[in-house]
Amino acid sequence: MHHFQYKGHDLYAEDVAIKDIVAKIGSPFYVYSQATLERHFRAMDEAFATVSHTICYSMKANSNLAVVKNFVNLGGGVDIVSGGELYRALKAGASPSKVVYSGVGKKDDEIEYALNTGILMFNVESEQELTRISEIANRMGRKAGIAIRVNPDVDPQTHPYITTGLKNAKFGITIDRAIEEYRRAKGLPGIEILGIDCHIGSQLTKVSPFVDAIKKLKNVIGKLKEMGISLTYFDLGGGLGIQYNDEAPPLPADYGSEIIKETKDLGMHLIFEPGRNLVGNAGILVAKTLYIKHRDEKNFIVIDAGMNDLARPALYGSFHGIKPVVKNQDGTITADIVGPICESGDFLAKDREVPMFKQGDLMAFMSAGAYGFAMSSSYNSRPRVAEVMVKGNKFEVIRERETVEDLMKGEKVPSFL
Ligand SMILES: Cc1ncc(COP(=O)(O)O)c(C=O)c1O
Ligand SMILES: N[C@@H](CCCC[NH3+])C(=O)O
Repeated sequence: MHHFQYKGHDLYAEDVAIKDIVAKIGSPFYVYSQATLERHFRAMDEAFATVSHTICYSMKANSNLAVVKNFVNLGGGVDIVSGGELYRALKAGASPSKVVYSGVGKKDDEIEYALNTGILMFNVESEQELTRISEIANRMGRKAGIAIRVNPDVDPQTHPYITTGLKNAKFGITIDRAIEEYRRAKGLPGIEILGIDCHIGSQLTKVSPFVDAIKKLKNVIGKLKEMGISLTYFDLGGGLGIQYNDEAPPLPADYGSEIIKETKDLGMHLIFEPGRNLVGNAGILVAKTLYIKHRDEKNFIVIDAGMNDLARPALYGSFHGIKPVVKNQDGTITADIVGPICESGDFLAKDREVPMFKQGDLMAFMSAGAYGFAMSSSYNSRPRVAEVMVKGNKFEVIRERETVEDLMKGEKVPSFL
């Protein structure tokens, strides 16, 4: 059951017509379906129902409090990458005992904050970070639970910018160094070894790279056992892809059964850090047609949302389906869908055949719930757009549209000017 669908000519999110949201708050905005968020979380959770596990939502994909809270209510933990995300996670009611902290550049104050909060574990990404966490925890009289993020040198077969588990990527500790670092961790004050972690990339459309990574990590786990280091948690990161266009990623249930098959002999508690899979297809971006420009060889549809609102097409050349909010167009047009930003890279679609949008027509960019609002900026002094959540026939603004005053907060002209 799809929660963004047409009823007659009108596009709906659950039982709310998108045009009714526009009538109330204008455009552009992101809108998320609560039912879809819940269904996606449950699908992932149920895929691992037969084994001990925690789904730690990777909140970088969409850190809106309401979205995080929704997963927390369903029993989810959270994968964070900054002190800011930890703050938001706690505000959303996340239990610190279900928080894992990844990221290559954890700062001292962030480490202290996480230790004070009592998070489950740090996914340690470098030799120096391990030392730093030990020093800080020791000074604070705390124990830091850690997993080493092992970079298994596996090709996830996805976009190069979102490939993280190849040995030339900045992420994690290379697999040939991992054993040595565990040995060192064992002797460090303030450190409690809890697990092992990897995250090989994002938008994976096959299970085989995950299985390859598991096999490599199992080898490390076996060697650690021989050294008397036994681990409780196996964190496999996130990365399971979604359908944007014609991809056919595995269903969570199939991903789950393959992973359970590979890991069940370990008897470890599994942790997953899905981001995109939970939120990507639960959100759309709604925008309005401002102008249509016809050239000899090219058409442009200028809309009121730009690369600052949805950066993925400009950054990765990624595809988002486009649908009219009200189907009343005759025929189609092939055009670039562009925003108001002063950059040629400001496009949301290139040479795309779309309905013959007219001035004032509304359009929806599908599959925009992950890395959409979260990566938006205020470039060109464009306040960030509103976010809305729908549940059944109700909708609420879950983040107000920014104002220019919001953007200028803390900015000032110095006394010498
Ligand atoms: C460490 C870590 N965990 C989880 C994720 C979530 O990835 P995805 O949104 O592909 O599930 C990412 C981003 O790729 C990540 O870097
Ligand atoms: N921002 C990327 C995903 C990055 C994954 C973060 N580790 C995207 O929009 O596809």
